[in-house]
Amino acid sequence: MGNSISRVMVKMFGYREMKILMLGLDNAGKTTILYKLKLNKIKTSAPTVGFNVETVSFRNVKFNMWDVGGQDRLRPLWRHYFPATTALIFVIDSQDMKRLNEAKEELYSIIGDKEMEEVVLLVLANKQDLKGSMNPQEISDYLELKSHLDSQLWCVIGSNALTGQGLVEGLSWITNNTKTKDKK
Ligand SMILES: Nc1nc2c(ncn2[C@@H]2O[C@H](COP(=O)(O)OP(=O)(O)OP(=O)(O)O)[C@@H](O)[C@H]2O)c(=O)[nH]1
Ligand SMILES: [Mg+2]
Repeated sequence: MGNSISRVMVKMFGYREMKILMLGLDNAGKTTILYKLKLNKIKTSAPTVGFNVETVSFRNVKFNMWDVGGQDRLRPLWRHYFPATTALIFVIDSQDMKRLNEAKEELYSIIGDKEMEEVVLLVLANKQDLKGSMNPQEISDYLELKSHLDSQLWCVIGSNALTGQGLVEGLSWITNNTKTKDKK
């Protein structure tokens, strides 16, 4: 029943639904992003142990957004969230240069997984408001996505989860680049 309604809505209104998986090192800003998008509020939260999932509607798309804790000891669990993902949002703390290489290794480990080979990849270079943070171009160069990803669609966008800057732009990019991968 629900399924057929959603099929009719896709036909009539171009309404779509997709799973977005948000990963990244601890303290990158994933949970802050999730609740800024969902509630337009800064929800103070402790580091995530486990996950948060929320539905965010944007234009004609219903995003089922999964935010999974990024602490070292939790990362082996990430792969359990891979199935049925349409888009991966990988969040980076742009000021945390010391851990940028660690973030890069984690990112390549995720996208190297068979289950994730067809996802579109949005990297959010978060915390752009912080002094000395690397800009999206610098993050992009550091990650070397241009030379490593030939078939996968990817994009790096700067964000500030506290103001919401870059978040809608990110969702728009995902919406515009996943037309053929919709759940029908
Ligand atoms: N200045 C600034 N602070 C941010 C931004 N985004 C998040 N923060 C802060 O960074 C800290 C960590 O944010 P969280 O959203 O809890 O990070 P997380 O990625 O969910 O971390 P884990 O749950 O441990 O994986 C919090 O104090 C946030 O307020 C940002 O864009 N700018
Ligand atoms: Mg969190």
